[in-house]
Amino acid sequence: MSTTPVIEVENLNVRYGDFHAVKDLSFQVRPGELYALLGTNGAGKTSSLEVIEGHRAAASGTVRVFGRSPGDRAAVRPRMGIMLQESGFSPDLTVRESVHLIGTLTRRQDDVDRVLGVSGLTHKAGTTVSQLSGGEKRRLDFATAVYGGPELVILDEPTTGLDIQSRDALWGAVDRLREEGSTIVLTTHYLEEAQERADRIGLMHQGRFHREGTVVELTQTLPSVISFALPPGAPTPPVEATRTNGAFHVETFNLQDDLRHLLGWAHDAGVDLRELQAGPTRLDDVFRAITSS
Ligand SMILES: Nc1ncnc2c1ncn2[C@@H]1O[C@H](COP(=O)(O)OP(=O)(O)OP(=O)(O)O)[C@@H](O)[C@H]1O
Repeated sequence: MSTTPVIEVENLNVRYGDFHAVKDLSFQVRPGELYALLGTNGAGKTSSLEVIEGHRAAASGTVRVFGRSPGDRAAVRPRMGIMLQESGFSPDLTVRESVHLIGTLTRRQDDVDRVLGVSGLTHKAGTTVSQLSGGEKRRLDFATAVYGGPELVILDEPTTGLDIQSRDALWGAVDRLREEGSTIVLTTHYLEEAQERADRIGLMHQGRFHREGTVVELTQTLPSVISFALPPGAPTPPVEATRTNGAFHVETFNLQDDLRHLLGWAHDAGVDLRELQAGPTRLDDVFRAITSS
């Protein structure tokens, strides 16, 4: 597999009049990876994606997709599937007609029935767009992005408004695309989806990258937490802990050793550790840390 980046962004700036929405953003997306661009509302994710998609001009900086300018639509567009946050389908067309039309525009080859199947829309093939629910419209957006199995798929908040079964089905379809070698760029506010699936993550806030790395690289910057309660009259545990509402909280960069130590003490002292929980840092915590700093 080629190691040339699928997307290269260098010092990208996006402005809306006087407002500086994206500030000197630089990152690369490698072939076959799932890269998640995460951030606060208004951080500049969609603005950045719009430049990558060729829908918006940069104020300055360089963006390359498959080594080309996104403005080179004839070369880039057939290789890229895009699921926008909101797309404008004609309300009078049926689902089948919409998928067929968009499929023709992509210039990729596919079978409309296959695409309806992977998008969970087979039973709605004859329904007009105006009669679809919000979640079904989202599935139609997804269908247009994956038509023809493009090499690069950009998913802008793909699971917003989808029920849990539709989410699972969508991620199943994304997994299959990845098995076939597609590169995925994702934005989402469901951080657990990124935590579970992303190879690398860029965390944006107010137009800038605050962190970039794998989930492990991002989460190991913060301590893990052990929390528990003790029965009345129990001795003081041999750990440095804060107490809220009777519960002990231990922050640690050495989860295994500290947990082993605590469990050993509880065993020796015959103490029951109630409501014991121990877990690594979640992406939510990293996110809160950067947005509150
Ligand atoms: N057409 C526009 N004109 C003026 N300002 C805009 C325009 N589009 C976006 N902005 C502003 O640029 C900033 C970045 O918006 P953008 O949509 O890129 O953020 P985002 O990270 O995708 O946010 P969200 O998570 O809320 O979708 C926001 O402050 C937004 O208000």
